[in-house]
Amino acid sequence: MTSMMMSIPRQIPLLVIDEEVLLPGSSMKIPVTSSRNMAMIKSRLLNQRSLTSTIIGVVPKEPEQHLDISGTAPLHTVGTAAVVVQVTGISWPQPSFTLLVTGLCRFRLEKLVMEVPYLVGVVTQLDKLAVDDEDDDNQELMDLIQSFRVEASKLLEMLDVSNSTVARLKRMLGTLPAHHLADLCASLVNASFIEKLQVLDAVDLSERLKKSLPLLVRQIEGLEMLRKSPNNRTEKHYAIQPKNRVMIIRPQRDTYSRSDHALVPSDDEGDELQELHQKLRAAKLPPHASKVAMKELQRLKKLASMSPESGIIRTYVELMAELPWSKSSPETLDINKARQDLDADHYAMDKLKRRVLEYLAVRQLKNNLRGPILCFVGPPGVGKTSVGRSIAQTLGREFHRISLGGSCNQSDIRGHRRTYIGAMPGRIIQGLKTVGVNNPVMLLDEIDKLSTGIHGDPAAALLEVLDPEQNCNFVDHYLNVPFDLSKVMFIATANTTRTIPPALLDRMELIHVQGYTQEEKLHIASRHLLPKQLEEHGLESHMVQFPMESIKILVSCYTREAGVRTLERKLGALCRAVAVHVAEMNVGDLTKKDNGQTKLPIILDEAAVEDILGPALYSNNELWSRLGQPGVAVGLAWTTVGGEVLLVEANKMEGDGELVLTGHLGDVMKESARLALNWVRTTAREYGLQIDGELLAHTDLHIHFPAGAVGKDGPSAGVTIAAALISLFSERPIDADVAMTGEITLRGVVLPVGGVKEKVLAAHRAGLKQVILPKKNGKDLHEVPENVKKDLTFVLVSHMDEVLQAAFTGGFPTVASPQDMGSVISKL
Ligand SMILES: Nc1ncnc2c1ncn2[C@@H]1O[C@H](COP(=O)(O)OP(=O)(O)OP(=O)(O)O)[C@@H](O)[C@H]1O
Repeated sequence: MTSMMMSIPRQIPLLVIDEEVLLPGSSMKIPVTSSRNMAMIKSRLLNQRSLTSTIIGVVPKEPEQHLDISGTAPLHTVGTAAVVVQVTGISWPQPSFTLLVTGLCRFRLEKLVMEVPYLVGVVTQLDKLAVDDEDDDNQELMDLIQSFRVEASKLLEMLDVSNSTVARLKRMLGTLPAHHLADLCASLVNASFIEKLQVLDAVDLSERLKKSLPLLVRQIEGLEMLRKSPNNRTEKHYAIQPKNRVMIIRPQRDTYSRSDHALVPSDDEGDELQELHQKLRAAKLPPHASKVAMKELQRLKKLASMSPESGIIRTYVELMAELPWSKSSPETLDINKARQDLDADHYAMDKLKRRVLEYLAVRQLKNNLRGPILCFVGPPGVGKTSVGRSIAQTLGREFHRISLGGSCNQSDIRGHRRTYIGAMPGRIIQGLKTVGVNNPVMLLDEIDKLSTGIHGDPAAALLEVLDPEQNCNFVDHYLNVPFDLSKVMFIATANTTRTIPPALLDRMELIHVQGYTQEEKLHIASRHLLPKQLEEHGLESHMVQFPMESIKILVSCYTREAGVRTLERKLGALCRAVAVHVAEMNVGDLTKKDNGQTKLPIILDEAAVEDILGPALYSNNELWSRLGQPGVAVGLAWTTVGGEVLLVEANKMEGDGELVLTGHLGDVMKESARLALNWVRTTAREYGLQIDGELLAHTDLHIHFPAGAVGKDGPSAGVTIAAALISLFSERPIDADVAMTGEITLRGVVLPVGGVKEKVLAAHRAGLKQVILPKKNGKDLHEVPENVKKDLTFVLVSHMDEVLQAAFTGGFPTVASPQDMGSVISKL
C-alpha cells in the first residue's frame, strides 16, 4: 500500500479535547462525555455513510490564559487529523464512549462550518502523510536530527525493553523519519500541556526538533537522577516511581484520570496479534485470501502499534478474519412449509407468491441458486420488502437489506481501495460481515433509485454482483481478493422499471406487485397489521375492540394509497392513543368493574377514530361536491406510487384569450391540455357549440388540476381535459361517478395508455362507478381482480365522440353523421 497520494478531507468533524494533545503517530484513548463530542460520534462514526467518516480532527482547547469573555476556552488553531481505530461505549452509569484514535498529521483549522450539534471545520493539511527523505543539504538540520536520534536512543535504553512498544521503537529508531521520531518521542515523555502544544504547533522539522529535544533531555536527566537516588521524592518534576517505570510511555494514571485521556496500553499487543492469527485460522479462508491475510498480519507485526498504517492494516486483517468465507447457515427448504409461511405472513399477492414458490421449487430440484434474480416491482408499501424477509425465514437463512436509494457511487457497492484514507469495504461485503454467513438472502431495495455520480456508476458494479457467472469471483476494492457471492440469494425491489438501467433489467426477472383493493386492505388491516401493532404497543386483544366499520373508515377516509404503509401508521397512532389510556388506568380499573361495567375494552368506534386522528383526510363528499358541475371531469393517472384519481376543473372568464394551466404539470400534460383545447375549437360546431376565435379572444381559460403538490405528467389526461372543456362550454355536467383516461389526438381519436390496472383500482378506491377506457386497453382489464370488476362498468372507446356519449347525463348530441366521423378516423 503506498501512501504517497494520501491527503485528508478538506472538511472534517472535530473532537475537542481538554488539557491534552494528540501528536501524529501516537495513539490515544479518549473518553467522550460532552454532548457535542457524543453527537459527532453518533452521527459520523456509528452511522458510517461516507467513506471518510473514520477520519476526525482532534483539536485541543486553548490553555486557560486564553479564556474568552464568556469564560470558555477557544479552540487551538492547530489540530491533529486522526483515524478512529475503535469506538467502545457504555450506557451506565451514564452514556459515554471511548475512542481509540491514532494521529495522522497536523492541520490548521481555517474556519468552522458547523457548530451544532457538533463541530465541523474546514482544515488545511500541514504535514505530509508520507514524509520524503530528510533534506541532507541542510547541514544544521542534519546535525540536529543526529543529536535527536542519539538522545532518543539514550532514552529508549533507559526504558523497560520488556514493553513491546519500547522494544519496537528501539528497533525502528534508525529507519523512522525524523518527523515522526520527533512527534513520537514528544508524545512519550512527561511534558506539560503547553509544551506539547508547542510541539504540535511546530510544523517545520527543525522547529519541531528544537521544541522536543529539550523535553527528551529533561526526561533523560530526570531518569538518571532517579537512578542515582531512587528515594528522592522531592525532585518531583523528573520523578518516575519504580513501579511506574513503563509508565514513562504513558502519562501517569492520575494525570489521565484527571484529563480523561490516556495513551494506548500496548503490553497485551502481542496477545492481540496472536488472537488475530487464531481468528484468521478459524475463519478457514480460501488459499488465495489466506495468503494475503497472513502477509498483512506479518506486516502488522513489524509495524509500530502507534503508526497510522498499523491501525489501517489491523482493521483490514480483522475484516478478513470476520468474513464468512466458509460459514453457511443450514438451509431448510420445504415447499409446503414455504407456502404456509408466505400465506401466513401476507394476504393476497397470489401471483407473487406463486412465482416465488416456483422459483424455490426449481432451486430445490436443481440444488443450486443459479438463475435469474427476482425483482419485485410495485408501489411503496405493498409488501415487497416483507416478502423478501419471509423468504429468508422459510429458507432458514439470514436476511440483510441494502437500501440503494440515492446511491450514486460505485464504491458503495464495490468498496474503496485501501490507499484512500478511511477506506471501507462496499455494502455487500459489509452486509456479509454483519450476517456472518455466506448464504443470506440479500434484498437490494429500491434498485430503481440508483444514480450515476462523478465516482462511477453503481449500477455497473451491481451487474457483476448479480451475474451468477461472475459473482463467484466478486472483488471488492477494499478486500482486493475475490469473494464467492454465488451462495447469496439476491432479491431486488423497485417502484418502477423505467429508471432501471437496461443491462441490469436484463439480468432480473420482474414480478409485478399491484396495489390492493379496498377489500384486500380491510383483510390485511384486520388480520396482519392490527395484531402486529397491538403487539408492538404492548396491548392485549381484550383491552381494545376495533369494529370493522372503523377499519373501513380508516381505509377509505384516512388513506388513499396503493399499499398499506400509511394504513399501518394510522393503526399505530390509534394503538398509541389506547396505550396511553390503558397506562393511565389504575391497576384496579383493568380488572374491576366500575358500576357494573369494566373500563376495558376500549372501543374504537368511528367517533373515537375521528377524535384521535382528526377529521377525515379524504372524504368522497369533497370529491363529489365538485363533481356534477359544468367544467369538472375525473381522470385517472398513473404514478410510481400507484393509480390516482385526477380531478380536472376548467373555468372561463372574461379576459384576453389566455390559457392558464395550474397544478404542477409536466410538459407532456401541458401539451395535452393545448391539444384538447384545439380539438374542442375545431369540432365545437359538430356538437352545436359556438366556440369561435372571437369568443376565445375575449375569454381566459383556466384549467386546474387539484392536489398541486403532486407532480403530474403524461398524455393520459387528454380525454379528461377535452371532456371538461366540452362540459364547460356546453354548460352540461358530466356524470358524477364517471372516470376516464386516454390520450387524445387533434382529430379526437382516443389512443391507449399505460398503468390501466392501477388506474382502475384507484377509481374503485375513490368509489366511482364507471370507467371510460381506450378500446385498445380492453385487454389490460384481465389483470383487474374480479371483485373490483364487478363493482364497475367499463366503456371502451376509440373516439372522443363515444366518450362524450358515455360521460354526459343522457348522452351528448352530435351534429356530425357517423359516416363523417368514420372518414375522419380513416384519414389518420
Ligand atoms: N399482503 C400483505 N399482507 C400482510 N402485510 C402486508 C401485506 N402487504 C404489505 N404488508 C405490510 O405492510 C408494511 C409495508 O410493507 P413493505 O415495507 O414490505 O413495503 P414495500 O413494498 O417494500 O415498500 P417500499 O417500496 O417503500 O420499500 C409491512 O409491515 C408489511 O408487513
